[in-house]
This record gives sequence, C-alpha cells and structure tokens, in this order.
Amino acid sequence: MGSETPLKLPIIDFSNLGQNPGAAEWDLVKLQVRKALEEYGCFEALFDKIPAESRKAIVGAVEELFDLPLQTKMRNASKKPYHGYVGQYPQVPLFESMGIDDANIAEEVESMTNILWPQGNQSFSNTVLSFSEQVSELDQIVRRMIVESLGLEKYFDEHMNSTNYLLRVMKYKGPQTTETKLGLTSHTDKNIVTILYQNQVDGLELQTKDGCWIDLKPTPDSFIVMIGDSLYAWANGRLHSPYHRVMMRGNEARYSVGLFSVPKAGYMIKAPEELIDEEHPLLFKPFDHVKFLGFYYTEAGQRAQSALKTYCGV
Ligand SMILES: O=C(O)CCC(=O)C(=O)O
Ligand SMILES: [Fe+2]
Repeated sequence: MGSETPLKLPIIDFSNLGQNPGAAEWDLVKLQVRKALEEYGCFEALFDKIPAESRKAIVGAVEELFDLPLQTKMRNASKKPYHGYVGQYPQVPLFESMGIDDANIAEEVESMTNILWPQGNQSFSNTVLSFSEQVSELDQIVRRMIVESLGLEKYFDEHMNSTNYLLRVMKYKGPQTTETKLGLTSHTDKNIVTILYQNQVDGLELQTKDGCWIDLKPTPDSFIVMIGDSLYAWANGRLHSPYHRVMMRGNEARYSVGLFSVPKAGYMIKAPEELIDEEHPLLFKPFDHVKFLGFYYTEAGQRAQSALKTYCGV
C-alpha cells in the first residue's frame, strides 16, 4: 500500500460568521467545532477579526518581554501556580514562560507592564490588551457554540461569568541540534479553552485519541484552539482534552502566546445534570480549579497519569 496520509487537524473558518447565532453559517461552523472537539479536542481556526498588524505586534511584544534581564522577568509573579515567571528548569532547559492575569482588563495589563518597565511601556500594554480582547472574542464564540451544541444555552452566562482570561507567553530556545529536544513535556491543559498563536517556528505536537502524535503547523493567519480538563469535566466527558507537547529542533527560538480562559477561584466546576444519565454517569465530583491546580503541582499530581481523575474522579 502507499504511504499513509499524515494526520492533520481540522481547519475551521470563523471569518464570515456575522454576529448571528442561529444563522445557517453559524450552525454549520458549530457542527464543525463540536466534531473537532469530540475527535481531537483541538482545531486550527481562521478569524479575521484579529488583523495581521495585531498578530505581528504581539510576536514583537513577546520577544521584547523575553529580552528583559532575568531579574526583571522574575518580578512577573502571581499568587496562582504557573501564572507567573517560569524558567531555568533543569528538566526543560529550553523553556521560559510568563503570564498576565486578566489580560483583557486595561488596569491589570498596565499594572503588570509597570512592574516590568517602571518607566512605562505604553505600546506593550496596548498590544497585549488589544490582542487579548480580540482573541477573547474567538473564545466566546467557540464557547457559545459548545454550550449550544450540548443544548445547554441556559448555562451560557454562568459559564462565561465563571472565568477570567490569562495571557501566557512562551519562549523555547532553539536547541542548536538537528536532533529533536523536548521543549515542553506532554500535558493536558487544566483550564477551559486555550487559544494559541506562534511565530513561524513549529514544534507543537498533539496526541490523537489512539496515541499518534500530529505535528501542528499553524500559518501566520491561524490560531490553535484546544480544550482543557475543566471543560472536559464540565461537559462530563463529551469533549476530549488532548495531550500535547512541544518538541524543538534547529537554531531558531520559538515564541508562542496563549489566551487561557480559566475558572475563577472559588467557583465549583460541575457537570450540568442534563449531561448525566445512565449512559453517561458523572465522571468528576465538583471541584475548584485553583485548588485542583494546587494539587497538580504537588509530587502526587505530577506523578498521576490523569491528575484530574486522581483529584476528583468519581
Ligand atoms: O507553546 C505552545 O504552543 C504550547 C504551550 C502549552 O501547551 C501551554 O502553555 O500549556
Ligand atoms: Fe498546554
């Protein structure tokens, strides 16, 4: 037989949707979203509301951020685990990361900007804020489609009001080898929805349900949309939360930026009763995402095959 076709993620175009839930185009795209999230937990998205200048500017801003001295970057602190500066890890020496909580709220972005640039950096905070606002629109469309496709429109407002946006930026040094080196270990995201944008250095890989790894090759125009464990739990297993990792080769640094919708501390994530029946018994007891994150970063949490199952599996 001939060679196998390489596996490829579905590409979904959100550009011509209009603002009209219920229109024919909306329903078509909604079906594609549901199918991709059941099958892969992930898809590549085109969304022209995020203009080319905005995409170019964010990559520049991320580079500028990582070029700051280490002492400065370490001032990027957060009370929540993995929301602030991460780097210099012996097990993943290529990886560095920082985060901005509430990246769609001007005062929050400005206050983090001032911590990093006490003399101010208006263009950095403008770029981060407008990129986060634009990407959050895509997050909202995707989540509206998910909730609708599950027949759970009545929970939409509660679902949206229970989350914040975290913008995380990542840098992976080129390993200066032709052989592939680990950039970020295989994991599932713990939040609701993650939307990723990268410079044009590939490296992100996604595991399919049957255990194959797909190389993701988003274009300068496209975003990777992926669901995390909190949405998997809320949907009582109806959608897949995929393992993914970053593998690096060559000399060039990879920069990526992700907008993460994250459940608020104190909010209990709980599958709606409509999604629980004999065929679909409850998979996870109600849990607080921030407490779950706390467990994930303990030794037991890191050791677990599925931290979510160990933490609150029924
Ligand atoms: O750098 C990437 O593209 C992926 C980053 C990632 O998986 C994460 O931050 O959870
Ligand atoms: Fe991830």
